[in-house]
Amino acid sequence: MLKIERLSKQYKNGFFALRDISFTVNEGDFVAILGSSGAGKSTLIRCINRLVEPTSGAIYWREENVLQYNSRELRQFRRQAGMIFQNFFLIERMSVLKNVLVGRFGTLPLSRILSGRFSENDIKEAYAALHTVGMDSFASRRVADLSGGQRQRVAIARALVQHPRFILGDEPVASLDPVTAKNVMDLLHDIRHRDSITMIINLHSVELAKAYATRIIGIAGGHVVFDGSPGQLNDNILRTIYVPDENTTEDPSGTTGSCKGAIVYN
Ligand SMILES: Nc1ncnc2c1ncn2[C@@H]1O[C@H](COP(=O)(O)OP(=O)(O)OP(=O)(O)O)[C@@H](O)[C@H]1O
Repeated sequence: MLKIERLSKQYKNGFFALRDISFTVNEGDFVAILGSSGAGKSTLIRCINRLVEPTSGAIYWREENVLQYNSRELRQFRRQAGMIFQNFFLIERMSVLKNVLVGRFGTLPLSRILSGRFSENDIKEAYAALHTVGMDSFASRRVADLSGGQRQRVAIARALVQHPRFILGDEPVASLDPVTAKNVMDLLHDIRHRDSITMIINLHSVELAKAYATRIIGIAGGHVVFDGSPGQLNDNILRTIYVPDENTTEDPSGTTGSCKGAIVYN
């Protein structure tokens, strides 16, 4: 459904964060992207929906090159690509329900959302998404009053309300405690099964990737160094993915990314 072909990203300072990345995502896959801090995972996820503009290569979605889309076509494509982030990107002072409605009106100005003019159907859809993530009873609460796990559920509902074909996750469980992280991963797993939504998710935890992914893509230094099933992920491959460099401090167990990521996000 999504074919990434020789994708590269060079940032303005000349640094190549991605080099010649190629892989295909099949409908229904749960793809976990693993790699050390700085490997290029976020850049890759954000290149897929062009939040970061790739430098070269192609991204094919249903035979069309996403990189050639005009702004209207790109907006339509983005509606099919729900996005969830480590830091949720919710509007703190607004209610849970309104935050979910932001997903419904992804392309409308914020003033329209703040004015609260929503159709009955939009509100019904938002409640249905909140029900899916187990947050319907929180609809009128302010996001500022929620825990991290609850916020990520709301963010997932905001993605679901746009009826995406796939969800891009940029380390969506990295700031959650292990139990909450597992609950959110369970939720993504259930949504994938129930609604046939393909998942492409950056993860720092090898254990979570092995437990939930149907496919793992390992990135090191902006290159794909592994593309296979969780069962194929042995210690040698993990050493290739989590290749130490002078800027990172490796976890000797090889089960998480480096310490640099935690520092960056704290
Ligand atoms: N705007 C930018 N300009 C220059 N370099 C950048 C920019 N954004 C990211 N980079 C660099 O590109 C590389 C890849 O960054 P990216 O955030 O994609 O890595 P990551 O694998 O997601 O890391 P982490 O796990 O720490 O989030 C890093 O070396 C980073 O410093």
